Amino acid sequence: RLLWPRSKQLQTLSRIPSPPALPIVGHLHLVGSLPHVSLRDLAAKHGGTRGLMLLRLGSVPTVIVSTPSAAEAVLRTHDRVFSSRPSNPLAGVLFYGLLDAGFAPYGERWRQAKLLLTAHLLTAKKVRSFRGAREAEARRAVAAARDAAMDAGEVLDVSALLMAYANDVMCRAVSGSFFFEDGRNRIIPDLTAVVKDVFGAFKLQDYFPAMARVDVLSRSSLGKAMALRKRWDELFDTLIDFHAQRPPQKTIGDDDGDFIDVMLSLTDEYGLTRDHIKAILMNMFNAGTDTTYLVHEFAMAELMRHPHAMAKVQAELRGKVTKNKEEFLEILTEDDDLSSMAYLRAVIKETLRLHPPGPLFLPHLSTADCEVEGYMIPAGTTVMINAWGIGRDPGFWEDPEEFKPERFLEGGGHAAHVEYRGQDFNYIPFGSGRRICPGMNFGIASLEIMLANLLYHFDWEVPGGKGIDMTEKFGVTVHRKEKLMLIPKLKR
Ligand code: HEM
Repeated sequence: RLLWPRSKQLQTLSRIPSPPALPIVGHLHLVGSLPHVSLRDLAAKHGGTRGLMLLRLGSVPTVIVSTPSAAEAVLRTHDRVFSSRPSNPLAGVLFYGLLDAGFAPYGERWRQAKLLLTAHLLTAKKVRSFRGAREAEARRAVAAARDAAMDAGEVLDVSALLMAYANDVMCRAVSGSFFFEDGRNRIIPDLTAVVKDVFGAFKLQDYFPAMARVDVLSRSSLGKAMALRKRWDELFDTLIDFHAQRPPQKTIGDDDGDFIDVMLSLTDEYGLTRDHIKAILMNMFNAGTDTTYLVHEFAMAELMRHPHAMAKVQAELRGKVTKNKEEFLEILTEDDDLSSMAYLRAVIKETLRLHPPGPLFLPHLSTADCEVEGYMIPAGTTVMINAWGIGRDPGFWEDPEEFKPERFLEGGGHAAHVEYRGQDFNYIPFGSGRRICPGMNFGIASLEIMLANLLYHFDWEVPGGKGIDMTEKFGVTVHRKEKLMLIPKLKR
């Protein structure tokens, strides 16, 4: 303990259970390449019974939250205190001085950005209005899979198909068909990949902030972030100029128009500058595409590994869709009442339980001293919530490591009615409280229609009858390491 700096903050925190630490790095060496897994295991061994564990990551003391009741204390009881974000200089560069909703510290600026998202851009009504965008992109994906299926035995890069779908739905929502001219949509995956690379997982400079200010590593990251921001900037300027300069459209209400139209129509009401609009667009692309794609890919991978579940979901879809969809390219639409497909919904919920794309959320920061589960957490403490670990807690979930969508069905036991909307702290893939994901409806709507179509129209095989490798890679989000390559067969 003598090796710990003797700040008041650390003295207070040091009552929280903690594994043995090394000089300088503290516990950083224990985090490993899959932090959500190692933090769960460390908490089980060293975290005591109240769901809080203290780690010293470099010079940054970090409280890890690992149980539903501790998560509820942080995200509901003391939500306001824990709703800020630690400062992140790279986010400052990329998100236009933190004018966005994701990285902005708690305060009026964040509140306005979040309100813009929840009250205008991502309302249930607005999400429904993008139905045409989802259907157009699902149709394109089904056509691509059909082409592969016609070419008997052709292996399809399902990862690329699903990534392009999530990306293109977002492009349509942001800027309608203009985004597709000159292939602008195709540069987005590259740009989002570089953003992920810039943030990476547990980057050293986040844990040695004092060193990072003078450090070459940090300077090169900042340089990279600035160059990247320039590329985003050029794209956003083209899109915004197009919207601002085209002849006046019919009055844009919240139901009409793409995201840029809506934001331009709200500039006076919200005092939005061009940078505000760009920062929100950064949120859309960087929080909204990869997440949706990953859940989709994990769902397909899990279904391939569980033929029984695959058979059930296909039987539900093929049995319930009464209209004649045999004619190819006639996709299932939202008229086919996908939300009544209980097993399809259970597959999505089970995938989100086992594979929440943001297993540790973004870090939270406390803004006042606050007692949680009997421990005092001082203002300015970084807090991480292990939603992945909570979703696999054997104290609540039966066979927690198993993929069993049935658990979410009527009669499926005590989890049957558990929902992901932030009210049940055993299951928080979208977070909860003030920082909850505003894109939940958008993400789920995109997932449902595309997954339904891929499962309705095709049977799927793994090339060479091999198994599916579920090895993960941690970045800002958690990916499968291998691409998902499958052979589509036309439905018999
Ligand atoms: C299945 C898909 C998705 C999942 C599982 C997911 C999950 C999450 C999680 C766990 C958080 C962090 C909560 C926290 O830090 O406490 C978050 C934040 C956020 N998400 Fe999502 N998300 C998804 C899709 C989307 C989509 C489609 C959008 C945009 C259209 C979006 C926009 C955001 C934004 C802007 C934030 C930051 C909110 C804030 O800090 O106040 N997400 N999401």
